[in-house]
Amino acid sequence: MSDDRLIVALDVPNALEGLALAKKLGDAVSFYKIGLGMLTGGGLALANELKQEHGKRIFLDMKLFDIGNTVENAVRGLAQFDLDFLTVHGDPHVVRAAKEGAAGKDLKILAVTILTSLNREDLDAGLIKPGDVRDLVLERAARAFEAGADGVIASPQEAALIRALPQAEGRLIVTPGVRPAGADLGDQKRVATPAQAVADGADHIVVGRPIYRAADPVAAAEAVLAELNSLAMH
Ligand SMILES: O=C(O)c1cc(=O)[nH]c(=O)n1[C@@H]1O[C@H](COP(=O)(O)O)[C@@H](O)[C@H]1O
Repeated sequence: MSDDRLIVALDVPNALEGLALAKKLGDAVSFYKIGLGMLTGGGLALANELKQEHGKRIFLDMKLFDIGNTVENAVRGLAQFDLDFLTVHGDPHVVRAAKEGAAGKDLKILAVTILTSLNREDLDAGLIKPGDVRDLVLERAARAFEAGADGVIASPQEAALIRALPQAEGRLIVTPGVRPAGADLGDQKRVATPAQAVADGADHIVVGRPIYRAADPVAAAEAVLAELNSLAMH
């Protein structure tokens, strides 16, 4: 049985490559993320095909951020596709507008707190207010939940803190920035292992390069799933 706690990021350039990878991963993986890198390469068509013909769940990662009216219209359009998750930035006006746009649809709006590739130095460069990154993530998560977000995106390093928020009751925590022990970090800065992320309260983990760049992506995905399952048995 496939385990939808693992979401594989299909960060390959186009739908053809994405479909080939998904076919190779077969029954091992049941949830895929399609993002900005594939937008011009047939990403929405692939989302449709994976959903309708292969029965996969779909996370469309658009990280929308704009004035409320524009976000609402964009989400209303995207909600016509058969998607499971959609990302927006976690600012309350964006989350509220996205929820309006998704009204009546079975589409979960996930709010990005602070990108997992950023550390305090990067936040200083972006003029983000001082303070510990974890505290800022926690504040953004609380505000996003209060604005109606169905879930948040954060690093696994913040998952336990978010899970303990009263506002997180019944909401999703989805963590990218996941690296099996010893794997190359790439541009990720706030990371943890798959087992740690789930032990700390993540409902889903997003894994890209450690799987799609592996010499054997099927074995890499199975190793992540085995790590999650070994946790369940403890
Ligand atoms: O929204 C996301 O999915 C996301 C948020 C975030 O804070 N960090 C982050 O890495 N992501 C996405 O998660 C995926 C992580 O990919 P890898 O670093 O290759 O495992 C990429 O597709 C990112 O765009």
